[in-house]
This record gives sequence, structure tokens and C-alpha cells, in this order.
Amino acid sequence: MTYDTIAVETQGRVGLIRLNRPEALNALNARLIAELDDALAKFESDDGVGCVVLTGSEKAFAAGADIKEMRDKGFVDAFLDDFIGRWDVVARARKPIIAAVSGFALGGGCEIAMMCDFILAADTAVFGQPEIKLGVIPGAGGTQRLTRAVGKAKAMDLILTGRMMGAEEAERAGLVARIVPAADLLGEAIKTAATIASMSLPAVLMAKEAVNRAFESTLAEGIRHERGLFYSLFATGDQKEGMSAFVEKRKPAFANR
Ligand SMILES: CC(C)=CC(=O)SCCNC(=O)CCNC(=O)[C@H](O)C(C)(C)COP(=O)(O)OP(=O)(O)OC[C@H]1O[C@@H](n2cnc3c(N)ncnc32)[C@H](O)[C@@H]1OP(=O)(O)O
Repeated sequence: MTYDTIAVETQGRVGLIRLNRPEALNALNARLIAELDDALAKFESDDGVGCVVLTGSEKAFAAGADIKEMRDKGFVDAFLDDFIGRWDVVARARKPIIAAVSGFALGGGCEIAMMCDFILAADTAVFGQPEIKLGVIPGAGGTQRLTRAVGKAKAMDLILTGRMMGAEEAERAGLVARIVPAADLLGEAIKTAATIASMSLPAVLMAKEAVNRAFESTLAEGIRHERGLFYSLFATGDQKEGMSAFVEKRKPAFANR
């Protein structure tokens, strides 16, 4: 597939996807989502990639679903086509994805960022779910993921008023893992992704799976799941390598097996 609306590259073991529709502030249209789906699927099946960074431009991570594309849809078109269902590709990825957010992350842009495993924000980042101003509500998980991230009070405030919040408020609220100066954002995201990609891939995938289970299960079930994954890692060579490297005071060389 040739990419018109995203740019894709690898840097070492890091897969980098840049949303690239500057004329529309990276508004998420069907073409962009299809390309994102394709690029993520390739990184998922590429043994040389251990972590992915998803980013936009300095001005916008993404200003939401493409309003011009959505405006004329009727209920039956939207329901039968289930166009938002295709966005789940980001949430379904097994490899970790870091959202590197600069500028606007609004509506579907905020929702895509929240589907990633964590958000690194530039000090210029602005988050919001302004769908209410368009006569609709968030449709790509915003009412659920934002509420889990920031709690009911702030989620209601943001979703019912459609107001935007800056990076500092987003970090205080727990939406954002870390804020970095805008000029350093991509470098820091790639460095963080490279660190993750240097770990044992089975351990990374299981860590991601275990953390995500915390949102879908009781504490007791989550802990049982974690324990099973933890013991299963003792079947990997990487567990022997990681622990031997510690004892022998050297850097581990993981084989991802
Ligand atoms: C996922 C689901 C279910 C829903 C959604 O995501 S609904 C969309 C939610 N997002 C929004 O409502 C944000 C819409 N955009 C804005 O409010 C503004 O563009 C802004 C505040 C992000 C930036 O304002 P600014 O004045 O700096 O820039 P503009 O002139 O407004 O935009 C530049 C250029 O981009 C087009 N644009 C921006 N956002 C979208 C969008 N979401 N869909 C389609 N096109 C978008 C904007 O129309 C303009 O292009 P033109 O000059 O050609 O009209």
C-alpha cells in the first residue's frame, strides 16, 4: 500500500508513524485510518520492531475525525459501515504504542492517543472531546477511556462542555505520562520507545497485557492473570539471560525467545 496521509519509517527497533494531513490538521478520514491499519499490521508482524511511536505535526496530533467526511452520513450508513470500528486497530495492537502529542489532540485525535499505551505530551499539547459542540458525543471510546484516565468529574467537565485542556492539566489529571518541551518531543518518544524495544519482547507484551487487564477485571482476577503470565516467563530464555546478566554484572542480550 502506498501511503498518502501518513509517513512511516523505522529507527533501529522503533517503528515510527507520523500522521500527515497538514491541510486538515491530521483530521482522521477513512484513507488515513486504512493506512494506519496497514502500517500497524506491518509493524506487528515485523520481528525487528519492538515498540511503535505514533505522532502528528507540531500544530496537531489530530484534530479529530474528519467532519467534512462525516457530515452527510445517515444513521444506516454509519451503523452498517461501522467506520469507527476500524479505528480499534490501535487499541488491538499487541506491541506497545507511544502517542507523542504536540498541538491539538481533539475528539478522535484524543481518542486515538488514549488507545495508545501512554501519552508523551509536548508542552504545547491541547486535549479535548469537543464532539458535543457538533451535536454528537465521542464515538471512538472517549467517554470510556477518558473517564478511566481522569475520573468522572473531569471527564464530565470536558465531554459536556467540549472545553480543551492543556498539557499541564492533562498531566495532573493522569491522562499524560510526561510533558517534554515541544522541540524534544519526538526525540524523547523515540528514546523511550528504544528503551522498551531493548527489553525482552515476550515480557513487554505480557506486561502490556497485564496492565490492560486491570481495566477489564476485578483485582483478584487481574492478580491471578498477572501471576500466570509472570510464571510463564520462566519458560523463556530471556528470563535466564536477564537474571544471569544481573548476577554477572553485564548488560542482558535478549533473544526475544
Ligand atoms: C471520532 C468522532 C466520533 C468524532 C470526532 O472526532 S468529531 C471532531 C472533533 N474535533 C473537532 O471538533 C475539532 C475541529 N477543529 C477545530 O475546532 C479547529 O480546526 C482547531 C481548534 C483544531 C484549530 O483551529 P485553527 O483556526 O487553528 O485551524 P482551522 O482553520 O480551523 O483548521 C485548519 C484546516 O483544518 C480543517 N480541520 C480542522 N479540524 C478538522 C476536522 N476535525 N475535520 C475536518 N477538517 C478539519 C479546517 O476545516 C481547515 O481547513 P479548511 O480551511 O480547508 O476548511
